[in-house]
Amino acid sequence: MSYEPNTLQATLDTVQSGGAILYDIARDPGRWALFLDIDGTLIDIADSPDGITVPPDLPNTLEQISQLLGGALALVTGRALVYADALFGSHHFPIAGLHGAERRSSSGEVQRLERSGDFAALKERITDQARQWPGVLVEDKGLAIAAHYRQAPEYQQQVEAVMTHFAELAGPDYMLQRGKMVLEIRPSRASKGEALRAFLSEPPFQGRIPIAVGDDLTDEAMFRVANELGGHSIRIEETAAQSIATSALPSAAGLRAILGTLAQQRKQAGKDAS
Ligand SMILES: O=P(O)(O)OC[C@H]1O[C@H](O[C@H]2O[C@H](CO)[C@@H](O)[C@H](O)[C@H]2O)[C@H](O)[C@@H](O)[C@@H]1O
Ligand SMILES: [Mg+2]
Repeated sequence: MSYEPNTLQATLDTVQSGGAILYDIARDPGRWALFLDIDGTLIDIADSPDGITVPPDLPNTLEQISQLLGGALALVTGRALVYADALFGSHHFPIAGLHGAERRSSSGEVQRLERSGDFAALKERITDQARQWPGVLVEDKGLAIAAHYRQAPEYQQQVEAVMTHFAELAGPDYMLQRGKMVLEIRPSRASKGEALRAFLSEPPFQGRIPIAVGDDLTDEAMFRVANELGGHSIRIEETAAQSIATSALPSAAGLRAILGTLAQQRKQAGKDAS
C-alpha cells in the first residue's frame, strides 16, 4: 500500500499514540477502563467464524490486565455472548455480545434484549437462500444472523441485496450491520456504544476514563462514546480506514504485544513486592 507523505505522517502519529495510550495504563491504572473488541482486535481474522485461534497466552494476559485495572476490563463483541465467553476458558470477563444486545456485568448479571417478531422464520429464509451461494456461511447467533462471504466474495452483491431486503422485512427492531466480509441482521435497539455507557454506570468501571479498541464499523459506536466522555478510541487497521477513532494500531498482533508487555510488567511488580 502507498501513502501520500502527509497521510503517512498522520498514520504514523495515530499509530504511535495508540501504543502510548495503552502503555500509559500502567502509570495510573485506577484512572482507566478498557473496552476490547474481539475479532480483528484481540484475535486475527480467519477464513470462517469458527476458524479463529485464540493465542494460548491471551486469556492470562487479559486476566493480568483486568487485575491491574481493578476489574475494569470488558469485552465488547458482535459474537454471541456465550460463544465469545467460551473463547477465554475459565476467565469470565464482563462482556457485551451481539453488538450490545446482550451484556454480562461485572457482578455476573446478564441482560438480553427480548426477541421480537417472527425472527426464526426469517432466519430460515436466509439460511435457505444462502444454500444457493456455495461458500457463503450463515452464522445463527440467536438474536442475530450473519451471512459471511469471505470464502465466496463473488456473491458479495447478492448477499448485500438479499440481506438488505430481509433487514427491511424484519422491521424497525432490527437493522443491517455491515462488517468485514459479512452482512448481519441484528437488534437495532442496542449498540456497542450503549454497552460501553452501561458498563461505565456500574462499578468497577464507574468514574474511570474509557479506552475503546476495535477494528470494524460496529466499533465506531463505542469510539463515539469514548470520545464524548473524554476517553480514547483506538482503531486496529491493517490498511487506512475511515474512522472517528483518535488513534490507531496496525494489527491485532501489535495490540497483543502491548497487552503482553503490560501483563509482564504487572507480574514482575507482583514478584518485586513479595
Ligand atoms: O465485534 P467483533 O468481536 O469483532 O465480532 C465481529 C464479527 O466477528 C466475526 O466475523 C468476523 O471474523 C471472522 C473470523 O475471523 C471472519 O471470518 C469474518 O469474515 C469476520 O466478519 C463473527 O463471526 C461475527 O459474528 C461477529 O459479528
Ligand atoms: Mg472486530
